Amino acid sequence: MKDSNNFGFKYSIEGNKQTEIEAMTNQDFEVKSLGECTVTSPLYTAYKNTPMAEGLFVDNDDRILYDPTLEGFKKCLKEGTDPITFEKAGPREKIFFSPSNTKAAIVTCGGLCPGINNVIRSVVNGLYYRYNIKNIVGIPYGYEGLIPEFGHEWVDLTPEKVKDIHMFGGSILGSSRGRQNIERMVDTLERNNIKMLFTIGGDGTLSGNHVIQEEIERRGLKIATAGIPKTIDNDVNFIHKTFGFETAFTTAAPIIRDAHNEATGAYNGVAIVKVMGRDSGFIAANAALAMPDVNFVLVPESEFDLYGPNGFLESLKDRLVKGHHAVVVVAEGAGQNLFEDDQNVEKDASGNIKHQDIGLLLKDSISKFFKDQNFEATVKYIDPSYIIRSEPAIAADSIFCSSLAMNAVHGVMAGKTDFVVGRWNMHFTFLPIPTATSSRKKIDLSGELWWSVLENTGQPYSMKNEEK
Ligand SMILES: Nc1ncnc2c1ncn2[C@@H]1O[C@H](COP(=O)(O)OP(=O)(O)O)[C@@H](O)[C@H]1O
Ligand SMILES: O=P(O)(O)OC[C@H]1O[C@](O)(COP(=O)(O)O)[C@@H](O)[C@@H]1O
Ligand SMILES: [Mg+2]
Repeated sequence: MKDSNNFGFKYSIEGNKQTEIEAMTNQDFEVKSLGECTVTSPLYTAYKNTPMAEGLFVDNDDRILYDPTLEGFKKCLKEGTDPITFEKAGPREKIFFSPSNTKAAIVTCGGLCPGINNVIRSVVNGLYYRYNIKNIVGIPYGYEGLIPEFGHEWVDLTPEKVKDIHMFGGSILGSSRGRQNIERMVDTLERNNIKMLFTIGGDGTLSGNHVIQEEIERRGLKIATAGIPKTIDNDVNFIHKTFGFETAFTTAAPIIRDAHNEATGAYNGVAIVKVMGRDSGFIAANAALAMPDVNFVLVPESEFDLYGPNGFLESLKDRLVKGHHAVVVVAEGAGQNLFEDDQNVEKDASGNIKHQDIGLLLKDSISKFFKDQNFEATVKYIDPSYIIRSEPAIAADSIFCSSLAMNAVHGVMAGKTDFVVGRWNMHFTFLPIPTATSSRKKIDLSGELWWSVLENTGQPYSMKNEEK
């Protein structure tokens, strides 16, 4: 362990601040349903005479605790309040949809992410083999595929068609960013007799799913919509991890190892690695913990100054004086306060802020800072960019993708709608989409993850001049 930072961390669960969760009630976690489930699940028929029937099926009122600690339990007892809980995912004995004449659609939106094809494969296989739904279509290029003018031809999805797709990164359906007309998307669903829509995407896709669902409801249609949480950024609230995130930081880790080799190869060598992470620094933090040669992790959640006695450059100089090399991992959304031109904020087609290049700014500022002081230093800048998200899923993510997909299928078959499948306290959950998208999950700077980063790097808690 390097020099430890002298501060404690308060109790916090994942990115969710205590204050945020305290403002919520169990109603915020109630998943909507299309109606009564009257059909016996073919899964139940298959397993009812086996010991599996005992453990496999989940009741609608089975819940998972948000806070599994004794302190949390005692607090509820003392205050006489119900603990916050999430609906447990899994197959139901009775389902809403009967397989005959039921058609499903799958769409993948937003940035690419490892595991999308695994999810498509598992949704198709789950529907086809477990619930006998054989009519499944893939909507190409994200929500664009629901607008006829784009002319994207739908793809029939069968187990045969998807059997090998988990071998590849990307999405066999393609993806897109950009808002589409909601009424027209629902017209398309209605016209094509789609009864269930699986949206594979991040916070934007899920928000899109929710407004589609609102329009479905307005029209009194019985179409179920389920989200499957895709994003390397891991920024979806109340979900321990999104799929693809683990592969992304696993792919970043050896790049950091190589950067360390570069840094140590020169006297006062500095290697900067920039990783994706638009507004949350989970990839940077976890990749640095996986490869603990890192000396500084810079994330969007923790603003820092470049100059001044407590600024990043002075800390970096201290580190070089002591160790003669340094590795800096920076998330793309970090340090945006350091750019002078913050008036012309550029946005992508979906409205996400396109950040300015913090990696280049660091490289130039570090080089100039040391040159001006005649302090010998060599700076190497590495930007793996899209490579960390275009890989196929690692084994752990592949398993995770299949389980998320299968649970989305179970939820939809049971008539649940406007929900996203989550993972919390080792259980799969169903979450209402508006709750999951109410804010983006961020690193809690008073939580254990950030504390581990500080312990491993030895960097100061704050590199802001006025705060130290
Ligand atoms: N509030 C919203 N209403 C309708 N569509 C939305 C909304 N937010 C995002 N979308 C759409 O969802 C899709 C994916 O969103 P985006 O932010 O690009 O990626 P991600 O889902 O990975 O966060 C885009 O087509 C975007 O326009
Ligand atoms: O593909 P683009 O539009 O360049 O997007 C890059 C962004 O996509 C991401 O990889 C993932 O973002 P989403 O999950 O919101 O799609 C971010 O880390 C990055 O900022
Ligand atoms: Mg997003």
